[in-house]
Amino acid sequence: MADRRPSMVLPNPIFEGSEKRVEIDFAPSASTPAAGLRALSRAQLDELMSLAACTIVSSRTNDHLDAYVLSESSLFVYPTKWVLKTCGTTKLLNAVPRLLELASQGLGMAPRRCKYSRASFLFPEQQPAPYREGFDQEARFLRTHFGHLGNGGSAYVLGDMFNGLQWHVYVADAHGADAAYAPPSGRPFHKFEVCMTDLCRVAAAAFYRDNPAFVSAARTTTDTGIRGLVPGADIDDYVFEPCGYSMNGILGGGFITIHITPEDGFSYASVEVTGFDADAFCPADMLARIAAIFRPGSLSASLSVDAASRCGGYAWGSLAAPPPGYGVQSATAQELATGGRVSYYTFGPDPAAGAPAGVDDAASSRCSSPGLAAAAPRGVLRHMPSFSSAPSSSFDSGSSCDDRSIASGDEGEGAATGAGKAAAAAAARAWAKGLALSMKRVRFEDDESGGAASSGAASDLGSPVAAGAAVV
Ligand SMILES: C[S@@+](CC[C@H](N)C(=O)[O-])C[C@H]1O[C@@H](n2cnc3c(N)ncnc32)[C@H](O)[C@@H]1O
Repeated sequence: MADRRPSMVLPNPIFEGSEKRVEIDFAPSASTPAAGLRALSRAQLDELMSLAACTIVSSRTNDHLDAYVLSESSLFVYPTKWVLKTCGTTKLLNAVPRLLELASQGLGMAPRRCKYSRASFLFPEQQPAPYREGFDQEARFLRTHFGHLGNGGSAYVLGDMFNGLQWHVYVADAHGADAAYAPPSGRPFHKFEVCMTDLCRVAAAAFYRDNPAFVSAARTTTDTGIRGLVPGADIDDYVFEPCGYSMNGILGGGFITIHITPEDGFSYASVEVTGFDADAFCPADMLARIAAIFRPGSLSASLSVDAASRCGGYAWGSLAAPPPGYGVQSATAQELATGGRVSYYTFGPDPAAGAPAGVDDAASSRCSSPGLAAAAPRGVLRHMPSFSSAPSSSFDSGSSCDDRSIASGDEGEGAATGAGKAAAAAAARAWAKGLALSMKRVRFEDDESGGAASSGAASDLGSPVAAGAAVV
């Protein structure tokens, strides 16, 4: 008789934070309802999300778009634009054929442009096909659905192969690089996307529900400085159990979306600010404010604009400066065959910004993690394919911020050598306790400074980041 006892193999706790993102623009026809894609029913959206292997958690709506927080990232639906961003082991592309079918049969809409992008996966071997097999397979899949647009689609990989993440882009456009063509909105669509790995532990602790300082998702959004990134946005935020954070903020036709995987060993956060005018904010300032919130070991930024040559969007597509405490590892600009442009930057701790740990005054003035500049190999993504125990009992001593000393080496080794569940649980408790103490310490320091740190980012879009405006 078959053994029906539960498997003794522990579920793999790794969570892939790095998102896949598809943006599809549709051309309406005479039969298209005024709401366009927004006329899709909730049942149809649920069907599409289940094809992509995720679910809708909550939603917000305004005159311009509908924004959905998903179990794995976000969905944005405009009348003629669909933006789906999913992480983990989701199957985002599986939803594409059905979406095209629903748009065509139910709404009389045909795709006119598709842009697919993603950073490198942190754990590619965990991905289902076709993602596991490499970007060319994803691009081939997209060509089967959008190959009839323009030149059939172009695929690019930006960044340095050995340092930091790469940025993968596939784009196909019915109008190609036609200089006479203007987007239906009459203005280019700007996107600013930041991906961060190796988050500072103290910063990441804010996104745990069992953190004693946790009150509500709304408080987390405010206290971390996230709310201040796009002041006035209508925010839909969610803190997962036991950890993880997702938010959408919508303002006019633009949105901000943030997704955080705080687990040590594979921590990751992404921030996207999209659909705003080029002069709504300064990308370099925004990046500095984002870096001050998460204090990551490495980060990358992608700026993209469609129809740039026609709409004068080029100026926006570059960063004036790296975020304080970081140096540029790679900078790549790609003119798209479809007339737009993508610029991609990767950053690592800047050795010039600080000396070895302990004498790192420059870095500590920008980040409450004095060890930042003494991080493990500059900008090298710390890929941990063998991570296989409870996240809280495992850690990498090559930390990017000195708060990591709160988890002692002994605890980590005990779990790693199979000292048993009890040891792992004890390690987890000690870790959590350490986090709590550390949180208290940092909060106390904030109080002494008049709370300036926690409100440092709550200023207008485009305002510069004050040095030392680290937010906890
Ligand atoms: C909130 S989502 C954010 C995804 C985003 N792309 C990112 O990387 O950070 C992932 C985080 O939520 C946690 N989480 C908790 N419950 C979850 C659920 N039901 N589905 C997906 N993630 C969940 C994961 O462990 C992870 O820390």
